[in-house]
Amino acid sequence: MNDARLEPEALRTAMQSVGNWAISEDDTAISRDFRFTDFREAFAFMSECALAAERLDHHPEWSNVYNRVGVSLTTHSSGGISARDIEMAGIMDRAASRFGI
Ligand SMILES: C[C@H](O)[C@H](O)[C@H]1CNC2=NC(N)=NC(=O)C2=N1
Repeated sequence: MNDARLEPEALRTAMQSVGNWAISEDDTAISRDFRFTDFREAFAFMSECALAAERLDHHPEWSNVYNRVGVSLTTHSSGGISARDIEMAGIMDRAASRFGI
């Protein structure tokens, strides 16, 4: 997986493959807020994503309050958004979809 920062054109294209993620104002991260039914579902989602993050060696910056999980993804080595962030975003989208989100 290429950790290079995606150029604006490539980033725009890549963003079409993920749902509901926003690019930060400084173009260094993508973020999404997930809202589940309750804490049990939010934590099940986080557990699944944590294992996927380990496998991918790409870890979300995230926070959880009850049924909400806020996620930010960036690639530190490139100081921006890479294909690895897009891949992790897709994994998280698919995990959330199993909870009807
Ligand atoms: C050494 C190790 O591969 C790096 O520190 C990885 C670990 N997980 C990571 N996660 C994320 N989100 N961005 C990174 O740049 C990153 N780097």
